[in-house]
Amino acid sequence: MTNLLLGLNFEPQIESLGSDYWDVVDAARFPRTELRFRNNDLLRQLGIDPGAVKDHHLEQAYGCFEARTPLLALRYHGYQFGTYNPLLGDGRGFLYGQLRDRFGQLQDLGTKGSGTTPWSRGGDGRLTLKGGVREIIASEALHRLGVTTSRTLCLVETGEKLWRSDEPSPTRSSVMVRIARTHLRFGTCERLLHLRNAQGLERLLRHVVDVYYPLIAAAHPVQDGNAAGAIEAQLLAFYAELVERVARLAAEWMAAGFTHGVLNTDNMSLLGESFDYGPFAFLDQWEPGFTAAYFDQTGLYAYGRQPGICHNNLRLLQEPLAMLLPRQPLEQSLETFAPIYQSHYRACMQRRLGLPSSFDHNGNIEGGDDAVHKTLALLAAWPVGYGAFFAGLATQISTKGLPEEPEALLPVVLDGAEPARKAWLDWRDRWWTQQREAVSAEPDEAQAINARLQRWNLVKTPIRSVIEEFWQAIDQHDDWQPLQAWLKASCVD
Ligand SMILES: Nc1ncnc2c1ncn2[C@@H]1O[C@H](COP(=O)(O)OP(=O)(O)OP(=O)(O)O)[C@@H](O)[C@H]1O
Ligand SMILES: [Mg+2]
Repeated sequence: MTNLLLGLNFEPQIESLGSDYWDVVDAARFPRTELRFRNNDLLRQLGIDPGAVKDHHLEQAYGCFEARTPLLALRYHGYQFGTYNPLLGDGRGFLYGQLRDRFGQLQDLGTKGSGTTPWSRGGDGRLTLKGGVREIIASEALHRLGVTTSRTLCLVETGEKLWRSDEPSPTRSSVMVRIARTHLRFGTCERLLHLRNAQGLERLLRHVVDVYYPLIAAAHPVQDGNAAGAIEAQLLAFYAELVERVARLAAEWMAAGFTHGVLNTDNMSLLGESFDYGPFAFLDQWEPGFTAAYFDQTGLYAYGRQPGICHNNLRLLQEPLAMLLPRQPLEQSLETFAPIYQSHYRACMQRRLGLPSSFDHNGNIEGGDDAVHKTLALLAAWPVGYGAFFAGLATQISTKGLPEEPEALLPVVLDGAEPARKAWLDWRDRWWTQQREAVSAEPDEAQAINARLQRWNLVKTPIRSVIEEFWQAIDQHDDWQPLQAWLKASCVD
Protein backbone atom coordinates (compact mmCIF):
# COMPACT_ATOMS: atom_id res chain seq x y z
CA MET A 1 0.00 0.00 0.00
CA THR A 2 1.51 3.36 -0.97
CA ASN A 3 2.16 5.82 1.77
CA LEU A 4 -0.23 8.69 1.10
CA LEU A 5 1.58 10.82 3.64
CA LEU A 6 4.65 10.93 1.42
CA GLY A 7 2.68 12.34 -1.48
CA LEU A 8 0.82 15.24 0.10
CA ASN A 9 0.40 18.46 -1.74
CA PHE A 10 2.43 20.99 0.24
CA GLU A 11 2.19 24.72 -0.32
CA PRO A 12 5.54 26.45 0.27
CA GLN A 13 4.17 29.67 1.72
CA ILE A 14 6.78 30.34 4.40
CA GLU A 15 9.51 28.95 2.21
CA SER A 16 8.62 31.47 -0.47
CA LEU A 17 8.92 34.33 2.01
CA GLY A 18 12.67 33.87 1.72
CA SER A 19 15.55 32.60 3.78
CA ASP A 20 15.56 35.59 6.15
CA TYR A 21 12.88 33.81 8.12
CA TRP A 22 14.18 30.25 8.42
CA ASP A 23 17.08 27.81 8.15
CA VAL A 24 16.97 24.55 6.24
CA VAL A 25 17.73 21.72 8.67
CA ASP A 26 18.01 17.94 8.71
CA ALA A 27 15.94 15.70 10.96
CA ALA A 28 17.75 13.49 13.47
CA ARG A 29 18.11 9.81 12.64
CA PHE A 30 16.57 7.71 15.36
CA PRO A 31 17.49 4.15 16.31
CA ARG A 32 13.86 3.02 16.27
CA THR A 33 10.40 4.41 15.59
CA GLU A 34 7.16 3.26 17.12
CA LEU A 35 3.85 5.00 16.64
CA ARG A 36 2.20 5.74 19.98
CA PHE A 37 -0.67 8.03 19.01
CA ARG A 38 -2.47 8.90 15.81
CA ASN A 39 -5.28 11.35 15.38
CA ASN A 40 -7.68 9.99 12.77
CA ASP A 41 -9.92 13.00 13.19
CA LEU A 42 -7.10 15.22 11.99
CA LEU A 43 -6.18 12.91 9.11
CA ARG A 44 -9.76 13.30 7.93
CA GLN A 45 -9.52 17.06 8.38
CA LEU A 46 -6.48 16.99 6.11
CA GLY A 47 -8.53 15.13 3.52
CA ILE A 48 -6.81 11.79 4.14
CA ASP A 49 -8.75 8.56 4.66
CA PRO A 50 -7.42 7.13 7.97
CA GLY A 51 -8.19 3.62 6.71
CA ALA A 52 -5.56 4.10 4.00
CA VAL A 53 -2.87 5.13 6.49
CA LYS A 54 -0.98 2.35 8.28
CA ASP A 55 0.85 3.05 11.51
CA HIS A 56 4.19 2.49 9.78
CA HIS A 57 3.25 5.15 7.23
CA LEU A 58 3.11 7.66 10.05
CA GLU A 59 6.47 6.37 11.33
CA GLN A 60 8.03 6.74 7.88
CA ALA A 61 6.71 10.27 7.45
CA TYR A 62 6.99 11.65 10.97
CA GLY A 63 9.72 9.57 12.63
CA CYS A 64 12.07 8.92 9.69
CA PHE A 65 11.08 12.05 7.73
CA GLU A 66 11.33 10.22 4.43
CA ALA A 67 10.96 12.07 1.16
CA ARG A 68 10.42 15.53 2.56
CA THR A 69 12.52 18.62 1.95
CA PRO A 70 13.06 21.34 2.87
CA LEU A 71 12.54 21.13 6.62
CA LEU A 72 12.56 24.70 7.95
CA ALA A 73 13.63 25.72 11.45
CA LEU A 74 11.87 29.05 11.90
CA ARG A 75 13.68 32.07 13.32
CA TYR A 76 12.21 33.99 16.23
CA HIS A 77 13.10 35.77 19.45
CA GLY A 78 10.94 36.40 22.49
CA TYR A 79 10.39 37.84 25.94
CA GLN A 80 10.80 34.95 28.35
CA PHE A 81 9.57 35.71 31.87
CA GLY A 82 9.98 39.39 31.05
CA THR A 83 13.54 39.18 29.69
CA TYR A 84 14.32 39.57 26.00
CA ASN A 85 16.04 36.53 24.49
CA PRO A 86 17.56 37.03 21.02
CA LEU A 87 18.91 33.45 20.90
CA LEU A 88 15.65 31.59 20.32
CA GLY A 89 14.24 29.97 17.21
CA ASP A 90 13.06 26.40 16.55
CA GLY A 91 15.64 24.51 18.60
CA ARG A 92 14.00 21.11 18.59
CA GLY A 93 11.45 21.30 15.83
CA PHE A 94 10.83 22.50 12.31
CA LEU A 95 8.08 23.34 9.90
CA TYR A 96 7.55 20.04 8.11
CA GLY A 97 5.17 21.49 5.54
CA GLN A 98 2.05 23.55 4.93
CA LEU A 99 -1.08 22.23 3.29
CA ARG A 100 -4.76 23.01 2.81
CA ASP A 101 -7.22 21.09 4.94
CA ARG A 102 -10.59 20.04 3.59
CA PHE A 103 -12.05 23.40 4.61
CA GLY A 104 -9.48 25.15 2.43
CA GLN A 105 -7.58 26.49 5.41
CA LEU A 106 -3.81 26.46 5.31
CA GLN A 107 -2.38 24.33 8.11
CA ASP A 108 1.20 23.96 9.31
CA LEU A 109 2.59 20.57 10.18
CA GLY A 110 5.24 21.27 12.81
CA THR A 111 7.46 18.92 14.78
CA LYS A 112 8.84 18.84 18.30
CA GLY A 113 11.72 16.58 19.27
CA SER A 114 12.98 16.03 15.72
CA GLY A 115 16.62 16.97 16.29
CA THR A 116 18.98 19.88 16.77
CA THR A 117 19.01 23.04 14.68
CA PRO A 118 21.17 26.18 14.61
CA TRP A 119 18.89 27.41 17.45
CA SER A 120 19.32 24.54 19.89
CA ARG A 121 21.66 26.48 22.21
CA GLY A 122 23.34 23.34 23.52
CA GLY A 123 20.03 21.50 23.97
CA ASP A 124 19.59 17.99 22.59
CA GLY A 125 16.76 18.88 20.18
CA ARG A 126 14.62 16.14 21.71
CA LEU A 127 11.21 15.78 23.36
CA THR A 128 10.58 13.30 26.15
CA LEU A 129 7.83 10.75 25.65
CA LYS A 130 6.07 12.15 28.70
CA GLY A 131 6.33 15.64 27.22
CA GLY A 132 4.73 14.30 24.04
CA VAL A 133 1.97 12.56 25.97
CA ARG A 134 1.26 15.75 27.91
CA GLU A 135 1.08 17.72 24.66
CA ILE A 136 -1.53 15.29 23.26
CA ILE A 137 -3.61 15.59 26.42
CA ALA A 138 -3.52 19.39 26.56
CA SER A 139 -4.26 20.00 22.90
CA GLU A 140 -7.02 17.45 22.60
CA ALA A 141 -8.72 18.39 25.90
CA LEU A 142 -8.60 22.08 25.05
CA HIS A 143 -9.98 21.42 21.60
CA ARG A 144 -12.81 19.42 23.14
CA LEU A 145 -13.51 22.29 25.55
CA GLY A 146 -13.84 24.75 22.68
CA VAL A 147 -10.47 26.48 23.01
CA THR A 148 -8.82 27.64 19.76
CA THR A 149 -5.75 25.43 19.76
CA SER A 150 -3.16 23.53 17.79
CA ARG A 151 -3.88 19.79 17.65
CA THR A 152 -1.63 16.77 17.92
CA LEU A 153 -1.46 14.70 14.74
CA CYS A 154 0.77 11.94 16.03
CA LEU A 155 3.42 10.89 18.52
CA VAL A 156 6.26 8.58 17.53
CA GLU A 157 8.54 7.05 20.14
CA THR A 158 12.12 7.24 18.88
CA GLY A 159 14.18 4.84 20.98
CA GLU A 160 16.75 7.12 22.63
CA LYS A 161 17.47 7.73 26.29
CA LEU A 162 17.23 11.34 27.38
CA TRP A 163 18.51 13.10 30.47
CA ARG A 164 16.32 15.74 32.04
CA SER A 165 16.47 17.61 35.32
CA ASP A 166 12.69 17.55 35.73
CA GLU A 167 11.95 13.91 34.86
CA PRO A 168 13.40 10.69 36.26
CA SER A 169 16.27 9.97 33.86
CA PRO A 170 17.18 8.35 31.59
CA THR A 171 13.79 8.80 30.00
CA ARG A 172 12.30 7.94 26.61
CA SER A 173 12.48 10.13 23.49
CA SER A 174 9.71 10.98 21.05
CA VAL A 175 8.71 13.18 18.14
CA MET A 176 5.38 14.97 18.24
CA VAL A 177 3.78 16.35 15.08
CA ARG A 178 1.09 18.96 15.44
CA ILE A 179 -1.10 20.93 13.14
CA ALA A 180 -1.39 24.62 13.86
CA ARG A 181 -2.81 27.42 11.74
CA THR A 182 0.64 28.98 11.90
CA HIS A 183 3.96 28.74 13.69
CA LEU A 184 4.55 32.48 13.24
CA ARG A 185 4.81 34.01 16.69
CA PHE A 186 4.85 37.45 18.32
CA GLY A 187 8.56 36.64 18.68
CA THR A 188 8.90 36.34 14.89
CA CYS A 189 8.08 40.07 14.72
CA GLU A 190 10.24 40.93 17.73
CA ARG A 191 13.28 39.46 16.02
CA LEU A 192 12.76 41.77 13.06
CA LEU A 193 12.64 44.80 15.37
CA HIS A 194 15.83 43.59 17.03
CA LEU A 195 17.45 43.46 13.57
CA ARG A 196 15.87 46.84 12.68
CA ASN A 197 14.43 45.13 9.61
CA ALA A 198 11.25 47.12 8.94
CA GLN A 199 11.01 45.87 5.37
CA GLY A 200 11.24 42.26 6.53
CA LEU A 201 8.48 42.90 9.04
CA GLU A 202 6.23 44.47 6.43
CA ARG A 203 6.78 41.52 4.15
CA LEU A 204 5.98 39.08 6.93
CA LEU A 205 2.82 40.87 8.04
CA ARG A 206 1.49 41.37 4.54
CA HIS A 207 1.96 37.66 4.07
CA VAL A 208 0.06 36.99 7.32
CA VAL A 209 -2.82 39.24 6.24
CA ASP A 210 -2.98 37.83 2.70
CA VAL A 211 -2.94 34.20 3.78
CA TYR A 212 -4.73 34.23 7.13
CA TYR A 213 -6.83 37.39 7.28
CA PRO A 214 -8.38 37.42 3.79
CA LEU A 215 -11.32 39.58 4.84
CA ILE A 216 -8.93 42.30 5.98
CA ALA A 217 -6.94 42.01 2.74
CA ALA A 218 -10.16 42.30 0.73
CA ALA A 219 -11.42 45.28 2.74
CA HIS A 220 -8.26 47.29 2.03
CA PRO A 221 -7.05 46.31 -1.45
CA VAL A 222 -3.52 47.48 -2.21
CA GLN A 223 -3.56 49.38 -5.51
CA ASP A 224 -1.20 51.67 -7.37
CA GLY A 225 -1.42 55.11 -5.88
CA ASN A 226 -2.74 54.12 -2.45
CA ALA A 227 -0.39 51.28 -1.51
CA ALA A 228 1.04 52.91 1.61
CA GLY A 229 -2.40 53.84 2.96
CA ALA A 230 -3.90 50.44 2.20
CA ILE A 231 -1.02 48.54 3.80
CA GLU A 232 -1.26 50.69 6.91
CA ALA A 233 -5.01 50.11 7.07
CA GLN A 234 -4.51 46.35 6.66
CA LEU A 235 -1.90 46.11 9.39
CA LEU A 236 -3.92 48.21 11.82
CA ALA A 237 -6.95 46.01 11.17
CA PHE A 238 -4.78 42.92 11.65
CA TYR A 239 -3.65 44.15 15.08
CA ALA A 240 -7.23 45.03 16.08
CA GLU A 241 -8.38 41.55 15.07
CA LEU A 242 -5.47 39.90 16.86
CA VAL A 243 -6.34 41.78 20.06
CA GLU A 244 -9.83 40.37 19.78
CA ARG A 245 -8.62 36.83 19.12
CA VAL A 246 -6.12 36.84 21.98
CA ALA A 247 -8.73 38.28 24.37
CA ARG A 248 -11.06 35.47 23.36
CA LEU A 249 -8.31 32.89 23.75
CA ALA A 250 -7.51 34.13 27.27
CA ALA A 251 -11.21 33.89 28.13
CA GLU A 252 -11.34 30.34 26.76
CA TRP A 253 -8.33 29.27 28.86
CA MET A 254 -9.85 30.81 31.97
CA ALA A 255 -13.22 29.15 31.47
CA ALA A 256 -11.47 25.84 30.70
CA GLY A 257 -9.58 26.15 34.01
CA PHE A 258 -6.33 25.93 32.09
CA THR A 259 -2.96 27.37 33.04
CA HIS A 260 -0.60 27.52 30.06
CA GLY A 261 2.44 28.06 32.23
CA VAL A 262 4.86 29.71 29.78
CA LEU A 263 3.17 32.68 28.18
CA ASN A 264 6.39 34.02 26.71
CA THR A 265 6.00 36.03 23.51
CA ASP A 266 7.61 33.19 21.53
CA ASN A 267 4.65 31.04 22.54
CA MET A 268 2.04 33.53 21.28
CA SER A 269 0.70 32.84 17.78
CA LEU A 270 0.07 35.64 15.28
CA LEU A 271 -3.31 34.01 14.71
CA GLY A 272 -4.29 33.95 18.37
CA GLU A 273 -4.26 30.17 18.58
CA SER A 274 -3.13 28.38 21.73
CA PHE A 275 -0.05 26.15 21.36
CA ASP A 276 3.13 24.85 23.04
CA TYR A 277 2.03 22.65 25.92
CA GLY A 278 4.98 22.24 28.27
CA PRO A 279 4.43 22.66 32.01
CA PHE A 280 0.70 23.45 31.63
CA ALA A 281 -1.87 22.29 34.17
CA PHE A 282 -5.62 22.13 34.36
CA LEU A 283 -6.80 23.52 37.68
CA ASP A 284 -7.64 21.03 40.32
CA GLN A 285 -9.48 23.47 42.54
CA TRP A 286 -10.28 26.99 41.42
CA GLU A 287 -7.41 29.17 42.59
CA PRO A 288 -6.34 32.37 40.83
CA GLY A 289 -2.79 32.13 42.22
CA PHE A 290 -2.22 28.60 40.92
CA THR A 291 1.11 28.42 39.07
CA ALA A 292 1.83 25.58 36.65
CA ALA A 293 5.59 25.77 36.00
CA TYR A 294 7.85 24.88 38.93
CA PHE A 295 10.44 27.34 37.58
CA ASP A 296 7.94 30.23 37.62
CA GLN A 297 8.92 31.23 41.13
CA THR A 298 7.12 34.58 41.21
CA GLY A 299 3.88 33.21 39.79
CA LEU A 300 4.19 35.53 36.79
CA TYR A 301 2.13 33.17 34.61
CA ALA A 302 -0.32 32.04 37.33
CA TYR A 303 -3.83 31.02 36.24
CA GLY A 304 -5.46 34.30 37.26
CA ARG A 305 -2.79 36.46 35.67
CA GLN A 306 -3.19 35.05 32.17
CA PRO A 307 -5.56 37.73 30.78
CA GLY A 308 -3.21 40.46 32.05
CA ILE A 309 -0.18 38.70 30.59
CA CYS A 310 -1.89 38.33 27.22
CA HIS A 311 -2.75 42.02 27.29
CA ASN A 312 0.84 42.81 28.14
CA ASN A 313 2.17 40.59 25.36
CA LEU A 314 -0.11 42.39 22.90
CA ARG A 315 1.34 45.69 24.09
CA LEU A 316 4.88 44.31 23.62
CA LEU A 317 3.92 43.43 20.05
CA GLN A 318 3.28 47.11 19.42
CA GLU A 319 7.06 47.67 19.61
CA PRO A 320 7.85 45.93 16.31
CA LEU A 321 4.59 47.12 14.74
CA ALA A 322 5.53 50.71 15.56
CA MET A 323 8.30 50.42 12.94
CA LEU A 324 5.46 50.50 10.39
CA LEU A 325 2.44 52.00 12.12
CA PRO A 326 1.40 54.95 14.29
CA ARG A 327 1.09 54.08 17.98
CA GLN A 328 -2.16 55.74 18.84
CA PRO A 329 -4.55 53.49 16.87
CA LEU A 330 -2.69 50.43 18.15
CA GLU A 331 -3.24 51.60 21.71
CA GLN A 332 -6.88 52.25 20.88
CA SER A 333 -7.32 48.70 19.61
CA LEU A 334 -5.73 47.32 22.74
CA GLU A 335 -8.43 49.04 24.79
CA THR A 336 -10.97 46.61 23.34
CA PHE A 337 -9.20 43.71 25.08
CA ALA A 338 -10.99 44.00 28.45
CA PRO A 339 -14.61 44.22 27.19
CA ILE A 340 -14.05 41.43 24.64
CA TYR A 341 -12.41 39.26 27.28
CA GLN A 342 -15.26 39.87 29.72
CA SER A 343 -18.10 39.08 27.36
CA HIS A 344 -16.41 36.00 25.89
CA TYR A 345 -15.49 34.70 29.34
CA ARG A 346 -19.11 35.05 30.38
CA ALA A 347 -20.30 33.26 27.25
CA CYS A 348 -17.84 30.40 27.80
CA MET A 349 -18.85 30.05 31.45
CA GLN A 350 -22.54 30.22 30.57
CA ARG A 351 -22.20 27.33 28.18
CA ARG A 352 -20.30 25.26 30.73
CA LEU A 353 -23.26 25.88 33.04
CA GLY A 354 -25.61 24.79 30.25
CA LEU A 355 -27.22 28.22 30.11
CA PRO A 356 -28.01 30.18 26.94
CA SER A 357 -26.32 33.45 26.09
CA SER A 358 -28.39 36.16 24.52
CA PHE A 359 -26.85 39.13 22.80
CA ASP A 360 -27.97 42.75 22.76
CA HIS A 361 -27.72 44.80 19.58
CA ASN A 362 -24.09 45.74 20.41
CA GLY A 363 -23.12 42.10 20.59
CA ASN A 364 -22.74 42.20 24.38
CA ILE A 365 -23.96 39.23 26.31
CA GLU A 366 -26.99 39.93 28.45
CA GLY A 367 -27.92 38.33 31.71
CA GLY A 368 -26.28 35.28 33.15
CA ASP A 369 -23.56 37.35 34.69
CA ASP A 370 -24.96 36.67 38.05
CA ALA A 371 -24.86 32.91 37.60
CA VAL A 372 -21.22 33.18 36.56
CA HIS A 373 -20.35 35.32 39.60
CA LYS A 374 -22.16 32.96 41.87
CA THR A 375 -20.32 30.02 40.34
CA LEU A 376 -16.98 31.66 41.09
CA ALA A 377 -18.13 32.54 44.62
CA LEU A 378 -19.16 28.91 45.14
CA LEU A 379 -15.92 27.51 43.76
CA ALA A 380 -13.93 29.89 45.98
CA ALA A 381 -15.84 28.70 49.05
CA TRP A 382 -15.98 25.00 48.30
CA PRO A 383 -12.96 22.77 47.79
CA VAL A 384 -14.43 20.87 44.88
CA GLY A 385 -12.56 20.12 41.65
CA TYR A 386 -13.12 22.85 39.05
CA GLY A 387 -13.78 20.44 36.19
CA ALA A 388 -15.49 17.98 38.56
CA PHE A 389 -18.04 20.64 39.52
CA PHE A 390 -19.20 21.08 35.93
CA ALA A 391 -18.98 17.35 35.21
CA GLY A 392 -21.13 16.67 38.29
CA LEU A 393 -23.77 19.13 37.14
CA ALA A 394 -23.72 17.63 33.63
CA THR A 395 -24.15 14.08 34.98
CA GLN A 396 -26.94 15.06 37.34
CA ILE A 397 -28.95 16.77 34.61
CA SER A 398 -28.41 14.02 32.05
CA THR A 399 -29.52 11.31 34.48
CA LYS A 400 -32.32 13.08 36.36
CA GLY A 401 -33.42 15.81 33.94
CA LEU A 402 -33.90 19.44 34.88
CA PRO A 403 -34.99 19.81 38.52
CA GLU A 404 -38.60 20.79 39.20
CA GLU A 405 -37.58 22.55 42.41
CA PRO A 406 -34.23 24.09 43.41
CA GLU A 407 -34.06 21.60 46.31
CA ALA A 408 -33.91 18.75 43.80
CA LEU A 409 -30.45 19.89 42.73
CA LEU A 410 -28.08 18.01 44.98
CA PRO A 411 -24.55 18.94 45.88
CA VAL A 412 -23.77 15.38 47.00
CA VAL A 413 -23.17 14.14 43.49
CA LEU A 414 -20.73 16.97 43.00
CA ASP A 415 -17.97 15.06 44.76
CA GLY A 416 -15.72 16.51 47.44
CA ALA A 417 -16.43 18.13 50.77
CA GLU A 418 -19.60 19.76 52.05
CA PRO A 419 -19.99 23.09 50.24
CA ALA A 420 -20.02 26.27 52.17
CA ARG A 421 -23.75 26.24 52.74
CA LYS A 422 -24.64 29.80 51.86
CA ALA A 423 -22.57 29.83 48.66
CA TRP A 424 -24.17 26.56 47.61
CA LEU A 425 -27.73 27.75 48.22
CA ASP A 426 -27.04 31.06 46.45
CA TRP A 427 -25.60 29.27 43.46
CA ARG A 428 -28.26 26.60 43.36
CA ASP A 429 -31.19 29.06 43.47
CA ARG A 430 -29.62 31.29 40.84
CA TRP A 431 -28.83 28.45 38.45
CA TRP A 432 -32.27 26.94 38.95
CA THR A 433 -34.01 30.27 38.29
CA GLN A 434 -32.00 30.93 35.18
CA GLN A 435 -32.61 27.56 33.60
CA ARG A 436 -36.30 27.88 34.49
CA GLU A 437 -36.51 31.31 32.84
CA ALA A 438 -34.72 29.98 29.77
CA VAL A 439 -37.13 27.03 29.44
CA SER A 440 -40.25 29.17 29.91
CA ALA A 441 -39.05 31.55 27.20
CA GLU A 442 -38.19 28.71 24.83
CA PRO A 443 -39.37 25.15 25.57
CA ASP A 444 -36.61 23.61 23.39
CA GLU A 445 -34.18 24.94 25.98
CA ALA A 446 -34.84 21.91 28.18
CA GLN A 447 -32.90 19.73 25.73
CA ALA A 448 -30.50 22.50 24.83
CA ILE A 449 -29.37 22.97 28.45
CA ASN A 450 -28.55 19.30 28.78
CA ALA A 451 -26.88 19.26 25.37
CA ARG A 452 -24.69 22.23 26.31
CA LEU A 453 -23.70 20.64 29.60
CA GLN A 454 -22.58 17.50 27.79
CA ARG A 455 -20.89 19.38 24.96
CA TRP A 456 -18.88 21.95 26.91
CA ASN A 457 -17.69 19.86 29.85
CA LEU A 458 -15.34 16.91 30.14
CA VAL A 459 -16.38 13.78 32.00
CA LYS A 460 -12.83 13.57 33.33
CA THR A 461 -10.64 16.67 33.39
CA PRO A 462 -6.95 15.84 32.88
CA ILE A 463 -5.71 17.42 36.10
CA ARG A 464 -2.16 16.50 37.08
CA SER A 465 -3.09 13.40 39.07
CA VAL A 466 -5.05 12.06 36.09
CA ILE A 467 -2.13 12.65 33.72
CA GLU A 468 0.19 10.93 36.20
CA GLU A 469 -2.18 7.97 36.29
CA PHE A 470 -1.97 7.66 32.49
CA TRP A 471 1.78 8.14 32.56
CA GLN A 472 2.40 5.54 35.29
CA ALA A 473 0.67 2.89 33.18
CA ILE A 474 2.80 3.81 30.16
CA ASP A 475 6.04 4.14 32.09
CA GLN A 476 5.72 1.01 34.20
CA HIS A 477 3.78 -1.41 31.98
CA ASP A 478 3.86 0.16 28.53
CA ASP A 479 0.10 0.20 28.92
CA TRP A 480 -1.39 2.90 26.69
CA GLN A 481 -4.94 1.81 27.33
CA PRO A 482 -5.87 4.29 30.11
CA LEU A 483 -4.72 7.22 27.94
CA GLN A 484 -6.45 5.80 24.86
CA ALA A 485 -9.65 5.12 26.76
CA TRP A 486 -9.75 8.67 28.10
CA LEU A 487 -9.05 10.12 24.66
CA LYS A 488 -11.80 8.04 23.15
CA ALA A 489 -14.31 8.92 25.85
CA SER A 490 -13.42 12.57 26.09
CA CYS A 491 -11.74 13.79 23.00
CA VAL A 492 -10.93 12.20 19.70
CA ASP A 493 -11.67 9.20 17.53
N1 LIG B 1 15.68 19.99 24.35
C1 LIG B 1 15.82 21.10 23.62
N2 LIG B 1 16.82 21.20 22.70
C2 LIG B 1 16.98 22.29 21.97
N3 LIG B 1 16.21 23.39 22.08
C3 LIG B 1 15.20 23.37 22.98
C4 LIG B 1 14.97 22.23 23.79
N4 LIG B 1 13.91 22.51 24.58
C5 LIG B 1 13.50 23.76 24.28
N5 LIG B 1 14.28 24.28 23.31
C6 LIG B 1 14.14 25.61 22.71
O1 LIG B 1 13.96 26.56 23.74
C7 LIG B 1 13.00 27.54 23.35
C8 LIG B 1 11.88 27.62 24.35
O2 LIG B 1 11.25 26.37 24.46
P1 LIG B 1 9.70 26.16 24.56
O3 LIG B 1 9.50 25.07 25.52
O4 LIG B 1 8.95 27.42 24.67
O5 LIG B 1 9.34 25.72 23.04
P2 LIG B 1 9.18 24.30 22.52
O6 LIG B 1 8.26 23.63 23.45
O7 LIG B 1 10.45 23.62 22.29
O8 LIG B 1 8.52 24.49 21.10
P3 LIG B 1 7.15 25.18 20.61
O9 LIG B 1 7.13 26.57 21.13
O10 LIG B 1 7.29 25.12 19.13
O11 LIG B 1 6.03 24.33 21.10
C9 LIG B 1 12.54 27.17 21.96
O12 LIG B 1 13.30 27.93 21.07
C10 LIG B 1 12.89 25.71 21.87
O13 LIG B 1 13.14 25.31 20.53
MG1 LIG C 1 7.83 27.36 22.73
